[in-house]
Amino acid sequence: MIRLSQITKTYNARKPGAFHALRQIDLEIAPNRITVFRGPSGSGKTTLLSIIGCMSRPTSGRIWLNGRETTGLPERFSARIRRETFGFVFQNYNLIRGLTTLENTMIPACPTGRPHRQVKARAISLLEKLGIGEKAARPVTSLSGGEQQRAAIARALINDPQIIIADEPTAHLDTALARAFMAIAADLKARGKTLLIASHDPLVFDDRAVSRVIALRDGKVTPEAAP
Ligand SMILES: Nc1ncnc2c1ncn2[C@@H]1O[C@H](COP(=O)(O)OP(=O)(O)OP(=O)(O)O)[C@@H](O)[C@H]1O
Repeated sequence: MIRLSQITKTYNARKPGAFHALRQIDLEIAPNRITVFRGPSGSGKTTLLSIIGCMSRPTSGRIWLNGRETTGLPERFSARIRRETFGFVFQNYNLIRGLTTLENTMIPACPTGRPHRQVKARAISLLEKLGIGEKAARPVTSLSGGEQQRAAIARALINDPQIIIADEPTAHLDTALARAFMAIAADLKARGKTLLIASHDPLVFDDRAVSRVIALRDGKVTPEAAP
C-alpha cells in the first residue's frame, strides 16, 4: 500500500517563477494492481511518480510505503528504497548509448553488490522472456523503438522490484507494441507486482488489466477519481 497525504510540489519555491505542480494530493494506492495516472500535459503525472518513487522530494506532505514513511529520509536511505523497491521505465527509456543491451539491463544491479554472474544470468533470462535475448550483445542504439522499450523494461526488473513505475511507456510505440507492453504489465500484475503508469494513451488506461485510473489536472486529483 502506498499512502500520500497532502502532497505538494512547488518548483522554484519562494522565487519569482514559483510553480505549483502538485497541490494537496491525498491518495491510497493498492498493491498488486495496475494504477494509471492520466491527465493533460503538465498536469503533474511525472512529478507525482518521481515523488512516489523517491526520486524527488515533495515540498510538503507525507508518503508511506507499506506503512513506513519515506518522506524526509536522508538520501542514502531514499536511494536504497529506490533501488530495492522500485523499477523505472522512463518515457525516453534513458538507455545508455555506447553500452550493449545486456550492460544497460545490468546497471541498476551494480550498487547492490550481487555477484556479476548471477546478475548477468538474470539479465539474459529477462531479455529472453521479453523476446530480445538475441540482441543482448548488440549496442543498445541498434535496437528498434519497441526493442529499446523492452530493454528498458528488463532493466527496470533486474532487481526484482515490488513496484514498477512507467512514465508514458507507450508514447513512442505503435498500437501492436503498445498492446504488447500492456500484456507485459498484466503479466507482472499477475505475478504480484504493483504498477504505476503515467499515460494519456487510451490503449493504456482502457486496458482491462488496469484496476484504477486516477485523473490529474492542474496538479490535483480530479474529484470523480478521488479515493
Ligand atoms: N524542474 C522543474 N522546474 C520547474 N517546473 C517544472 C519542473 N519540472 C516540471 N515542471 C512543471 O511542472 C508541471 C508538471 O510537470 P510534469 O512533468 O509533472 O507533468 P506531466 O503531467 O507529467 O506532463 P507530460 O504529460 O507532458 O509529461 C509542468 O507545468 C512543468 O512545466
